[in-house]
Amino acid sequence: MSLGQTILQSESLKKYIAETSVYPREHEQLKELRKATVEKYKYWSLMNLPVDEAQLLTMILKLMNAKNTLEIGVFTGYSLLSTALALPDDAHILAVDPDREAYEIGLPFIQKAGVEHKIQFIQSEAMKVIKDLLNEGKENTYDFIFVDADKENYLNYHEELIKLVKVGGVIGYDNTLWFGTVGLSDDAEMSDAGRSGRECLMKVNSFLASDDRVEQSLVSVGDGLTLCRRLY
Ligand SMILES: C[S@@+](CC[C@H](N)C(=O)[O-])C[C@H]1O[C@@H](n2cnc3c(N)ncnc32)[C@H](O)[C@@H]1O
Repeated sequence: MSLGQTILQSESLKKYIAETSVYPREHEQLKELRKATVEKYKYWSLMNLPVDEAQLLTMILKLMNAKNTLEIGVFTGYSLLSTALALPDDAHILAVDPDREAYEIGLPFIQKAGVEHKIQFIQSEAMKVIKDLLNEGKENTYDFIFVDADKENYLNYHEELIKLVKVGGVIGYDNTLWFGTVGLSDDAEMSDAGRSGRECLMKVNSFLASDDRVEQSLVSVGDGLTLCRRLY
């Protein structure tokens, strides 16, 4: 399996889901943001934009009545714009990414969608912002936290985010099935990047599965999405 392939092995089924369930309801500005991202980033944009996963997150945010969220790893903002469209007008989303240039590719579409006022973008490494939030006394504050950034730090983030998310709130970790490689045998052929990502996500998955502070579900959507609901 190569990086770039998604976990859903049937291209025709992937196309069917997108064309039947996602694209007909996708907001005009999400479509435009998606097109601008593919134009600018070509190959890499394909793996960064799991449209069916964004649709699921939208549904979860609405079911939870989320109002205060944190997003780590923004890129051009497809999941950020989906979140901003799902949340009420007085919601607040703190979005963190060291790459402002990518965020600015998506920003005009966020503005056209009329949801920029819900977003505070901070150009930074996530851990610095997380530590600052904890120092400011923001424990037990966030309804939902979405993590889609440096995979090797997921477990470091988890130890801090578990304090920032409310009891009953949810942390979502993206790419936890890592192109399906987590299910392959140790001697399967794969690139170095594939192998190191696989090892890292396997550690994350084992840890989260046995973390009794959260109830968790590893959902096989997009590239794998692990939802952790804080229990206490
Ligand atoms: C897969 S992309 C995020 C995709 C995005 N959620 C979307 O919907 O298109 C990963 C992002 O994580 C960011 N990133 C990498 N290391 C980071 C860190 N230490 N802190 C915050 N963001 C980081 C990268 O700059 C990149 O934009």
